[in-house]
Amino acid sequence: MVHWTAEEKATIASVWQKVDLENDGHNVLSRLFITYPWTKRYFSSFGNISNETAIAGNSKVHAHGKKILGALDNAAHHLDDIKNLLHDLSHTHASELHVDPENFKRLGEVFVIVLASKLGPAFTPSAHAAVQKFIAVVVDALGHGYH
Ligand code: HEM
Repeated sequence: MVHWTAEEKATIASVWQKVDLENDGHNVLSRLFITYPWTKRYFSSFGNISNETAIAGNSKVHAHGKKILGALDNAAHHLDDIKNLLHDLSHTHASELHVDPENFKRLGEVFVIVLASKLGPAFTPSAHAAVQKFIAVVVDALGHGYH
């Protein structure tokens, strides 16, 4: 089981207060699509996501970005229970959506970059370290349904 220090918990809580599920979620999913274009293939039901302008104006990208951050929000509020919390979601991504789990790491990386560009100097090395650990735990939990 993952151990969280009191400092890490406090750091994640304070960073998380600054997260905007809708805007940041949209930024994360847009950047995922633009930086790693092959990730778009899973979202054929979203209509036009062929370029940056189309992605920016696509309401399904907005709604889904918020949904993803909603799951991260839940995880951030239950740090000691992330594996259980993401159990079903992991199975959905593995067995129904057939998402290559490497893409979870990419989404995590993009999330860290969105936070860093939003928070600037407030995204201190210790904030970065705590968020990176959080993402690693989430990625690991989402990978459980694959084996
Ligand atoms: C931190 C990583 C991720 C989280 C927390 C997450 C979360 C979610 C959530 C909450 C849903 C909705 C499930 C439902 O309605 O039951 C979902 C659906 C989905 N996810 Fe993920 N996801 C992540 C990464 C990814 C990645 C990297 C991909 C593909 C590159 C992906 C592809 C999909 C697809 C295709 C759906 C269904 C979309 C639809 O048609 O509505 N997910 N995800």
